[in-house]
Amino acid sequence: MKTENNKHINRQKDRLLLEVKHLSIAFPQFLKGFQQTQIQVISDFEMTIKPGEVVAVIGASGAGKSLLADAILGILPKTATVGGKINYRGKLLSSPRQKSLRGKEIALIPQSVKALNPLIKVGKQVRDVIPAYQNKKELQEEAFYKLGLSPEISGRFPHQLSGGMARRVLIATAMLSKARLVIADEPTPGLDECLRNEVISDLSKLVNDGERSVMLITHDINAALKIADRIVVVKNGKTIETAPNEAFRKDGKELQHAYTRALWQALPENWSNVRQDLKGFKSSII
Ligand SMILES: Nc1ncnc2c1ncn2[C@@H]1O[C@H](COP(=O)(O)OP(=O)(O)OP(=O)(O)O)[C@@H](O)[C@H]1O
Ligand code: NI
Repeated sequence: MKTENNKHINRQKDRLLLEVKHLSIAFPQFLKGFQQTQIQVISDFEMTIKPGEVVAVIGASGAGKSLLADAILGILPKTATVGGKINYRGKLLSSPRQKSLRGKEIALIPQSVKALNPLIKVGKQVRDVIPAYQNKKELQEEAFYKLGLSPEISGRFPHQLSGGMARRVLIATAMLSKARLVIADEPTPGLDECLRNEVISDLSKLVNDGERSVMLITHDINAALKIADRIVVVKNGKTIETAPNEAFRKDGKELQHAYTRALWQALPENWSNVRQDLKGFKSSII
């Protein structure tokens, strides 16, 4: 009986929550006069997320990370031409489905904390995502406690919070929502290292029950490696490589793509590894 149950759980884990296949996005670009051309900002982008997984999407500014999030949520500008397909829980994520799942099963933690309503106290904003039949007050207080927000913060307005606190209020909202997929777009801008680590560890709390998956969009490889199971590396709108967390170690030899290795080796803490490696390389050719 037990093995049957385990098999069932394994099957659940193997199923994909999200599957992005050959995604392409282009925008019209106006040339001289009435001439117009398409500029391809994403092409042949691939990624998957399993239930309970944290997958980070890393890439330089302009690589197409936020557009990917917008494509999943169905909030791309009307001018965009989109190709490929996105499946969610095994079925095509069509635009009516995106509309009905957005903010419910699929939630975005936006880059800007301005997403909080400036006129409503934050505790109420968090309680508002909890269904009426549940004990809203208790759940909100519990989430604040888990995220290290002291109880009196719930009575404050957004402008009375620091950036880090406001970010945690947004995370509390995602934690209490019914979302199975939470997309966090650059959740740590402008935070010092200590706060950055806290916010990242808060994000990992979202998946603790194993039912929710997180897609973490960031420039910051170190932040990504703290919590992600897999890392999708994007360059110029293309998936360059999808690597397991464990591949990012020492000199990065296990990484497939030179671009990913260069990103990894560029981190100051890896300079000594790289130098070690170069020494070995030199001695092997001398
Ligand atoms: N509405 C639009 N019309 C035309 N081009 C766009 C539009 N939105 C985004 N782009 C272009 O698409 C590319 C990818 O943008 P995107 O915002 O996804 O990058 P990003 O990886 O999220 O960057 P950042 O890390 O700076 O947030 C950029 O070159 C951008 O100029
Ligand atoms: Ni972005």
